[in-house]
Amino acid sequence: MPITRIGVIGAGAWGTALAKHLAEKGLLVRLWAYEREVVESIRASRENRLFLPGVMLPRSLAVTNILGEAVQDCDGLLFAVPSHVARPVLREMAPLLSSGIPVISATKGVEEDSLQLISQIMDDVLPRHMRDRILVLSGPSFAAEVSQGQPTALCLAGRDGELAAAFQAACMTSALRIYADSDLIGVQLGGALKNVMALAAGVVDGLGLGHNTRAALITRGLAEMVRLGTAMGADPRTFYGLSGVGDLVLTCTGTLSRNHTVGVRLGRGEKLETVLSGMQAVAEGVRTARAALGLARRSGVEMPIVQEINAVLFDGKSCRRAVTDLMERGAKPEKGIA
Ligand SMILES: NC(=O)c1ccc[n+]([C@@H]2O[C@H](COP(=O)([O-])OP(=O)(O)OC[C@H]3O[C@@H](n4cnc5c(N)ncnc54)[C@H](O)[C@@H]3O)[C@@H](O)[C@H]2O)c1
Ligand SMILES: O=P(O)(O)OC[C@H](O)CO
Repeated sequence: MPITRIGVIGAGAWGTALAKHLAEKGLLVRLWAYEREVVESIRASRENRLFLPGVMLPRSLAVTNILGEAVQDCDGLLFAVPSHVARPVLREMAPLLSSGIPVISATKGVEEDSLQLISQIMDDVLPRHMRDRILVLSGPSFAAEVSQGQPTALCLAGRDGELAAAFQAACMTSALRIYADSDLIGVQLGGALKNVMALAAGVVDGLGLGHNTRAALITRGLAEMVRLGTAMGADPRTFYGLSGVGDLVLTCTGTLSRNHTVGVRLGRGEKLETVLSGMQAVAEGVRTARAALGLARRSGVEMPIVQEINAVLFDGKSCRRAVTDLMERGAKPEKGIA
């Protein structure tokens, strides 16, 4: 199946970086932006000044505000809008889609009210026969670095192995290596939960705690991710791959992470509302923290770090108290349930 035309839905930093990558590979790419200002900025200066400033976009990359134009005559769609607007955008897209068009989610999050992953929202909203045409792309990837052509590795999961292999080949270059997978749930959970752990790692850094503390946080954070994932039917091995450990390490240690940055500012004593009010970009971990706690309760799984970061974010708990409470929990075996 030749893949030559791609629609990219969402012109935030990630959608724009992916669109640039694919256009530079020679694919015909149409990028849909929600804001008129983004379309005007790209048309006038080949730059997405709002969400990916300083990155020149190829002339071949077309941009539009009209969803119908972006999805028309495409061999596949890359979906990269933040999770909290995924459902309304998918609802608007659904009647415009040609039968059987593959849709790849590059969004990392869990819907707060329904506790659904993006592929599950797609299952709900898109026509039934498209179930096997849904794929997810995840892994350690700061948009800014992908747009600079820094070597990056991702994973692409889908129920249909042949389809995943076709998109793997279509999107790979010497700068972007993609591994195929079939664990839709595990790949999405890794990408969503690591944002919550990145907030917590940022808090640790903002409090001025040391390398020991951050390493403990990352490792025990991974244990929580594996526990919830296993309870939800994911393959635990997925969490040791790019979409799990890979993205967890990147986001918990990389200063480019928006989630980590939010955590640092909380750890330094700023209020969540103040931090978020000054941000144009999304830090998915804030909403996902609540959703992760909901999933943990529903699955009967203990997630102490998730619980403490929720208390810091939404109940006014002090960051220091949260760390102390995590440290003073009862003695546990390392491979036990919590
Ligand atoms: N930025 C990255 O490095 C990166 C890398 C991998 C994955 N992701 C994931 O990609 C997804 C998108 O993040 P991003 O970084 O591209 O976004 P961003 O934070 O750069 O920009 C915000 C986006 O939200 C869109 N938006 C706001 N309100 C909207 C609405 N009502 N309807 C539709 N769109 C609306 C904006 O148009 C813009 O595309 C997130 O789930 C994120 O976790 C981001
Ligand atoms: O900047 P963040 O924290 O949203 O992280 C971006 C990507 O998800 C990293 O893989």
